[in-house]
Formats: sequence, C-alpha cells, structure tokens
Amino acid sequence: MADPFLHEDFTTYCPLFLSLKDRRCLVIGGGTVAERKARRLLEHGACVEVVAQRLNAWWREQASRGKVHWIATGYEPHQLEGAALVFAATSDRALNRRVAEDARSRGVWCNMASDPRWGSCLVPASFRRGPLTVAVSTAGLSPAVARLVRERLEREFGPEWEVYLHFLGRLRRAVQARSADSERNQEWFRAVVQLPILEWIRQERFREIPVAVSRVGGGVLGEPEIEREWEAAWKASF
Ligand SMILES: C[C@@]1(CC(=O)O)C2=NC(=C\c3[nH]c(c(CCC(=O)O)c3CC(=O)O)Cc3[nH]c(c(CC(=O)O)c3CCC(=O)O)/C=C3\N/C(=C\2)[C@@H](CCC(=O)O)[C@]3(C)CC(=O)O)/[C@H]1CCC(=O)O
Ligand SMILES: NC(=O)c1ccc[n+]([C@@H]2O[C@H](COP(=O)([O-])OP(=O)(O)OC[C@H]3O[C@@H](n4cnc5c(N)ncnc54)[C@H](O)[C@@H]3O)[C@@H](O)[C@H]2O)c1
Repeated sequence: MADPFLHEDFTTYCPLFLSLKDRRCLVIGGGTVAERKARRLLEHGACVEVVAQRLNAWWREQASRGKVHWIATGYEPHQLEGAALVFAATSDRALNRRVAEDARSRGVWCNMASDPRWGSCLVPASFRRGPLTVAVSTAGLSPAVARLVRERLEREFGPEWEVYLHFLGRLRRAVQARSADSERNQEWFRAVVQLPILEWIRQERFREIPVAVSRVGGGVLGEPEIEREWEAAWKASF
C-alpha cells in the first residue's frame, strides 16, 4: 500500500508573506526549536510570548532583557486568545497536538514542530537580498532538502540583487509618476530587465547602467534622472 504521507495533498500549502510586525505570537516550549522559530519572529518585529516552565539560556537572556514575555506556567488554551500565530514547539507530542486543535478551533494559525500536518502552516527555508526574499518549502517532506535548495539559491542570487531591486523599484516609481500609459511602461520595463544590469553590477561597470537604460526605446526618463535613481539605489543598499 502507498505511504499515505507521500500521497498527502501538498497543494494545500499556499505561499504567503505575512507581516507580523507588532502581532502577538505565542511560542509553546522554550527549547532549541522554539528558539529557532522565535529568532525569526523577532527579526520581523513580532511580539513574542513564550509559555514554558523552563527556558534554555537564549530564552532566559531574551526574557531578562525584555525582548520576549515569559509566561512561566503550563499551557492553557485561553493563552491563545488574541494571538495571530502559535508555535507548538515542545518535545511533548501530545501537548503539541492539543495546541494545534485548540488553535484550529479558535482560528489561530499554528506551526507544529512535531507532526507538522496537524498544524496549519510551515516555516520555509529562506534568505533575503534587501527587498528580495526567497523562501523554499518541500511541504514538510524533507526540511534537509529545503535547506539544500536554499543554500544553492543563496549562491546563485548574490548581493548584487539588493541594489538591482532598489534601482528597479525606484525607476518604477519615477516612471509611474511621469506616465500613466501602463502598456508602454510595461513594455519598457520588460526591455530594461533584459539588459545585463546584474552582470554590470558584478563587474562594477556602474557607469554603463544609466546610459544603457536611457537608450531602451519607449522610455519616459532621461539619462540624468536615471542616473539619479541609480545613485539613490546605491545609497539605499550600503
Ligand atoms: C526550513 C526550516 C526552517 C526553520 O525551522 O527555521 C525547517 N526545518 C529546518 C531544518 C531542519 N529541520 C530538521 C532537520 C533535520 C533533517 C531532516 O529531518 O530533514 C533540518 C535540517 C538541518 O537543520 O540541517 C528536523 C525536522 N524538521 C521538522 C521535523 C518534524 C517532522 O517532520 O515531523 C523534523 C524532525 C525532528 C525529529 O527528527 O525529531 C519539521 C519542519 N521543519 C520545517 C522547516 C518545516 C518544513 C519545511 C519544508 O516545507 O520543507 C516543518 C515541517 C515544520 C516547521 O518547523 O515549520 C529549517 C532549515 C533552515 C535552513 O537552513 O534554511
Ligand atoms: N520543526 C523542526 O524544524 C524540528 C527540528 C528538530 C526537532 N523537532 C521537533 O521539535 C521537538 C522539540 O525539539 P527541541 O530540540 O526544541 O527540544 P528541547 O528539549 O530543546 O525543548 C523542548 C521544550 O519543550 C518543553 N516541554 C516539554 N514537555 C512540556 C510540557 N508538557 N509542557 C510544556 N513544555 C514542555 C521543555 O521544557 C523544553 O523547553 C522535538 O521533539 C522534535 O519533535 C522539530
């Protein structure tokens, strides 16, 4: 008989980027896995509360510096009230499952450290290049593969992508402010992204960029304006 896990419908996982800034996120368990998840939450400005009778050294440090709020009791379902997201990250599988069930009945998103399919979301392997975020999931089939893919992509998408995206973002705002002809703008952007700009950035041939962009037909910006946007993008990146 086929393995039911492998035949699970993994299309149920819809990729989304959540803004967790100032949102209450609850972490049940104060160990290593809970720490890994919480580090990421803090990087994104979430309000982290941890429910655990004992904390590891990292958690104790965060609690003593006021970076997280420590609820030093056992887990109780009412703790979920008002939370945007809960991480069931204890080493007690039965407890993690109870948290997942309670979260589901209250409409709170839940990530499960054990038995991930009981939860409602997965944490992807990810990295950032300024405004560019790359996130990878294997629908929980193999976190080690998610890591491998992330490492490969990290090598492929180098630091030059940061200034490149700032530049394209600025050009886009400038073009939209100047012209409402969205078909013409679209065509121009499609042609601009065909230029080997990333290659020029890697080779530090920066001067060629505004010249080449200004020569792309159908544009509404002149070379001095494009150069200004390039300079501003450069400053925003370093
Ligand atoms: C991506 C990453 C993000 C992060 O956690 O930050 C992440 N796991 C990472 C690493 C990793 N985790 C584990 C190994 C050991 C090798 C292996 O098992 O493959 C490695 C590899 C390593 O560390 O090298 C063990 C493990 N993980 C889970 C279980 C439970 C289970 O599957 O039942 C067990 C077994 C525990 C045990 O055996 O007791 C479950 C989950 N881990 C997920 C995410 C979610 C699915 C992601 C996806 O869709 O692929 C999911 C389902 C739920 C969740 O946690 O959201 C991060 C890579 C960060 C990076 O380097 O980029
Ligand atoms: N998702 C992942 O990426 C991943 C990776 C490795 C392991 N795991 C799973 O995560 C679990 C936790 O791993 P860990 O390395 O963080 O373990 P850990 O021992 O470092 O931490 C476990 C935490 O759970 C708490 N805990 C245990 N029983 C509890 C209970 N009944 N009530 C409240 N808190 C309780 C402990 O106090 C501790 O803080 C593992 O059992 C494994 O199933 C998941």
